[in-house]
Amino acid sequence: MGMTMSEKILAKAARQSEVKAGEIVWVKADIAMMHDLLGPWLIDGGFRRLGGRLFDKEKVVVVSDHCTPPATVQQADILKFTRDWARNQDLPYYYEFEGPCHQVIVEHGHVRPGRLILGTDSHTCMAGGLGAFATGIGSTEMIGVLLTGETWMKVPETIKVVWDGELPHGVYAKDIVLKTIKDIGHAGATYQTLEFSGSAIRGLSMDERLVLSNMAVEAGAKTGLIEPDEKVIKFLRSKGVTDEIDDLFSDKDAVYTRTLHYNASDLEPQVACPHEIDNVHPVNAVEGKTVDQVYLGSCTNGRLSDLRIAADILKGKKIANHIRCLVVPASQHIWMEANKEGILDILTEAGCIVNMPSCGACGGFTSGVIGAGEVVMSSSNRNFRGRMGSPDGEVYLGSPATVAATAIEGKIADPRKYLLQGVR
Ligand SMILES: CC(C)[C@H](C(=O)O)[C@@H](O)C(=O)O
Ligand code: SF4
Repeated sequence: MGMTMSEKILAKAARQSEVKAGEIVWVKADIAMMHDLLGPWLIDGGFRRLGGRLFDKEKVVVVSDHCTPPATVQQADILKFTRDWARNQDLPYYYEFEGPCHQVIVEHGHVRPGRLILGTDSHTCMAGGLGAFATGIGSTEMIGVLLTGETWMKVPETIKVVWDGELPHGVYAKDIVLKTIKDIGHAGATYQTLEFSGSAIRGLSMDERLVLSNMAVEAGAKTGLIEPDEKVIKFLRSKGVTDEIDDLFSDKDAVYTRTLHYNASDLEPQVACPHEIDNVHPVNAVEGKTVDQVYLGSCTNGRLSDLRIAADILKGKKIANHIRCLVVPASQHIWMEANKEGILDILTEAGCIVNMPSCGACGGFTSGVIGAGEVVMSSSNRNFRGRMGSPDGEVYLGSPATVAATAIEGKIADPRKYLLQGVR
């Protein structure tokens, strides 16, 4: 019987010729990734008690992103601990103030098709957009991975999500993933892999594919995979990756638990409403809802193409009087590219504030959290109570285009009316 992509990657990681969904295997990690919040400062005690020797420091990547720039003394202490730990361990790969870890490890070439990537963050699954089996693990489990390079894993079943056809004007990967999660439900894919395929998915840029894999965990999935193709190879070559790249695809007779089929040309802009990720409606159902803040950023939708779309919409316009519009590029590299293209000028002239790349207010960590009674429209990935600050605030989620259109009106708005024909 054939194997799915995730079975193939886990078979390789388990050094077996084949594995089947449901089987428990011991797997070897290609990359162990930690961030400041759930990394060294939490695990150091246990790690040292058990010997304190890394299995392979070339395979350990640490990124400080959640506490950057520190807004409290406690965050500064966590950051210092993390930085000192990386230095004491003589780690070749430690990044800080560069942006959210998921974007940083993609940009630095740590993510490659066929790799097994384990990280102490639920959105580690984002790396699946390049064809890596990538998943979040707990900090305690990470102690074992750091010491031995291994962990056990139950091979997940796979749900196939097929999007064929062409996305209409003003509709994006974010709309695809919100609609998919609405149908699957916030726990509908628990411990399963979501495998995205179809002509609409193949048509997406690298930036947009990462939106889908990033949000797989919002349906409860272990990871979100997309078959790597020539776009992935081109992207990796541009990042200086010269080694052979695994050719990975699910076999024709691979077994799926279910297959969902969609026609992308029927899709409209979608909005996830408070306080659940699967409380998703077409934008027209919530159009006109007054907001206090808009947030364009995060590892989900703070990439260059996202900032470009927002700049296309906001060029020569002003954001509404009563709101704040925070722009948080998903990495320092993106910040610099956006600057070169004049995107940051367009956005600041429209009245937006450009913050430094970090997790920022996405998870309610640093600058830009919301107060009681405040409403935010965000391009990030979670909207549960208290996600971006006060438990009495409200978080709506949409595409960067929906966020930019909302910034102009100060009310949730349909982006299609602001986009020139031809600008997707
Ligand atoms: C704080 C961290 C553990 C968390 C995660 O695991 O995803 C955060 O990045 C988030 O997006 O909620
Ligand atoms: S989802 Fe938000 S908080 Fe979590 S890693 Fe991404 S940017 Fe950071």
